Amino acid sequence: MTAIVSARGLHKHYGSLRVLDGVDLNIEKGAIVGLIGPNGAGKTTLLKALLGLCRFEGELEVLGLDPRRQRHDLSRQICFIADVSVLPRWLKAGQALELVRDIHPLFDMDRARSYLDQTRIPMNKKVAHLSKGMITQLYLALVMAIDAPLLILDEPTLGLDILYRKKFYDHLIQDYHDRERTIIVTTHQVEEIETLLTHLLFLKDGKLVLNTSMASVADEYCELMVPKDRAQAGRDLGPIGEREVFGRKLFLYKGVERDVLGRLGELHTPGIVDLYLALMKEDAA
Ligand SMILES: Nc1ncnc2c1ncn2[C@@H]1O[C@H](COP(=O)(O)OP(=O)(O)OP(=O)(O)O)[C@@H](O)[C@H]1O
Repeated sequence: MTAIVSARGLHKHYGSLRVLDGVDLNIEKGAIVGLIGPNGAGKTTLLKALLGLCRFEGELEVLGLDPRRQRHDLSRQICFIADVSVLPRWLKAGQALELVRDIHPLFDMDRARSYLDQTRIPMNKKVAHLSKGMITQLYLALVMAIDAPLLILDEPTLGLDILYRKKFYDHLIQDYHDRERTIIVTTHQVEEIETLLTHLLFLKDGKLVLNTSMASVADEYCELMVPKDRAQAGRDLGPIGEREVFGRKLFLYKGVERDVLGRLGELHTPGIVDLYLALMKEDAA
């Protein structure tokens, strides 16, 4: 396996605020990694560190390069979608395509057009006269058409309507299968990416409280649904999460044998939201 990202002991402070607090991370080629965490957890800061866009302490290699010293080389191999649209407002949509074609050697015009065909953006309109969602669509089309081995998406679908968000992720996965890519994505709409991911990272107060493959989630974690009158038996097995669903109790366990749990009720593999709720509790981790 080739490491695309290799980080040891990443730290970042803003004054007395500790934003990254000892992050260790390996991301292998071909992974689709979801970076999930509450507001202010440090997700964007971590992505900025990977891109060489902020200073930090610790060891970090991305695509075999040091983002602090080789940011320029790195930027040619990473396609980065930020959560803000940075397109000049005076530019017409069609001109934006030509501009990126002229400045980025890995830009694929046909691919950009195929993204834009899915939208209702008039190519002769200025960015200033497009809707907020259209500006994001245009920006996504431009950036997604850059044929880079590493794709970093920071809240890519913020402000987009449901239909286009679905199209975007369909496109993303198609694109992933068409070319060899590694993808890191942050979003608060985790249900949308749940089925795409191969790896899951939970960041809380600058620390990774979960760093695992989706396959390991299914092996390690298990949900048990029991009638309320069996709740105590469920609690006795040491769940890491407990909540009520339609008058029954849903417990989440880590590392407890499925055979043992299965005697009490129905078993499921937990979804990302349930894992998140259990692991992000104030007293957890
Ligand atoms: N340039 C900066 N100067 C000072 N503090 C900053 C700066 N950038 C980020 N921070 C602080 O660092 C912390 C982490 O911010 P970051 O943007 O990485 O969080 P996030 O996990 O991406 O949050 P969100 O989900 O809200 O986008 C926050 O407390 C934020 O206020």
